[in-house]
Amino acid sequence: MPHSQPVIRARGLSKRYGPHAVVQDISFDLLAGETLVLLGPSGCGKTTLLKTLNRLVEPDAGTVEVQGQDVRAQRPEELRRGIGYVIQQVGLLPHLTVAENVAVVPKLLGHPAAQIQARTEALLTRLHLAPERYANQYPRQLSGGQQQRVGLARALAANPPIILLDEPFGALDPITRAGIRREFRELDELRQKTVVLVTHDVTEAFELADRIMLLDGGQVQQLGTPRELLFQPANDFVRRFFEAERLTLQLRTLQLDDLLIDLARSNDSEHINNLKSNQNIIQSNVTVQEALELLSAPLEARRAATTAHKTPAASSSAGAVSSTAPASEELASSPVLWIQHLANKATEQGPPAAASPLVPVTLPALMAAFGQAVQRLQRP
Ligand SMILES: Nc1ncnc2c1ncn2[C@@H]1O[C@H](COP(=O)(O)OP(=O)(O)OP(=O)(O)O)[C@@H](O)[C@H]1O
Repeated sequence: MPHSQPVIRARGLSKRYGPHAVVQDISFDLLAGETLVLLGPSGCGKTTLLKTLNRLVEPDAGTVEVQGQDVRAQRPEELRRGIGYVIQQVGLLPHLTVAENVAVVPKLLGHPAAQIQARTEALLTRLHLAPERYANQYPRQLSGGQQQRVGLARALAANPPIILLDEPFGALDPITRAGIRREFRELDELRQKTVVLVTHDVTEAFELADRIMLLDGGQVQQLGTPRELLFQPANDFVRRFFEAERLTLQLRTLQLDDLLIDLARSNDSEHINNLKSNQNIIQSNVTVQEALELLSAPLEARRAATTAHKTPAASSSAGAVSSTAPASEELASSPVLWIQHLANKATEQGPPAAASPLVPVTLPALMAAFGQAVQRLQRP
């Protein structure tokens, strides 16, 4: 299959229940490895739309192609074996052990027993459920968070290229929920999959989505990247939907990369003195939120983090120090020139993709640059 062919192609999907048009003329393409989040208020049609993808709901109009094949040409059971599905209620079979629950689909597909066992143990380990402790337990012996992880392991067991998730963290308390979401985001296995996830939680959507489809009354209000929805809302509904959390979302969405032009413009003498005397050097691919946390940390913690050229907050996401990083003497002697050099490069070529140069930055300069960047990005 050519890489650019969508893994899921939906065209003109519509569904009514009695007088209610629950899904109205929805079309989208999803490429391999993309995560699409269906977001919107309760009753807007997210779950119904998701279920049209694996034929748990038959649309009144429209088509779905999975890997180039019309889903109506496939038997529903066969289609579903190739598409992992996780729901809020988890739906583990109570009379089967954890390992047996995970093995359900591979068994149906006739995988050899030794292979199933190896895969089950590997998945449980990766999801922090030590097999020697949990494999033979029953769902009722597990916490809600552990059950969710077994549900995810079960959906991944037969290694399907597509995973559908319906409020998979919905039943969890906020702390467990944030923890599992982080594990989920960092799971290599999932990064390669094409994922459609339903949620009504805005933070969750922004953390996990490559693109968000915001729905209301069964209609797409906007389909785009989190940044597009935040800075270029298509209509008043979209604008209002993010209003309450706008600042938090902006802090978590923008990275230092996005602020280089604004940081370079700062010629405040205090800022320049700060840069020279008290350098905080941060990788440019951290979010403004992470940079603020770092710059607000006690000086010793900051020194340790910047000496290591990695922020504690960003340690999991920050990549290797880029080859464009200057020798430290060069940075020490002319931090302002260095930041201007980065900004020029960003203007010419767009933000660096894989490379994450180091940026000298101070708290006041960062706050001012953030304000300017928001203004700049919000212009139509
Ligand atoms: N089988 C059904 N029969 C009749 N009405 C249904 C059926 N399934 C869903 N609906 C209705 O369709 C609308 C959309 O439901 P859906 O579950 O898709 O919304 P949702 O956005 O996922 O909501 P939530 O976030 O509350 O789960 C709701 O008004 C719901 O009552």
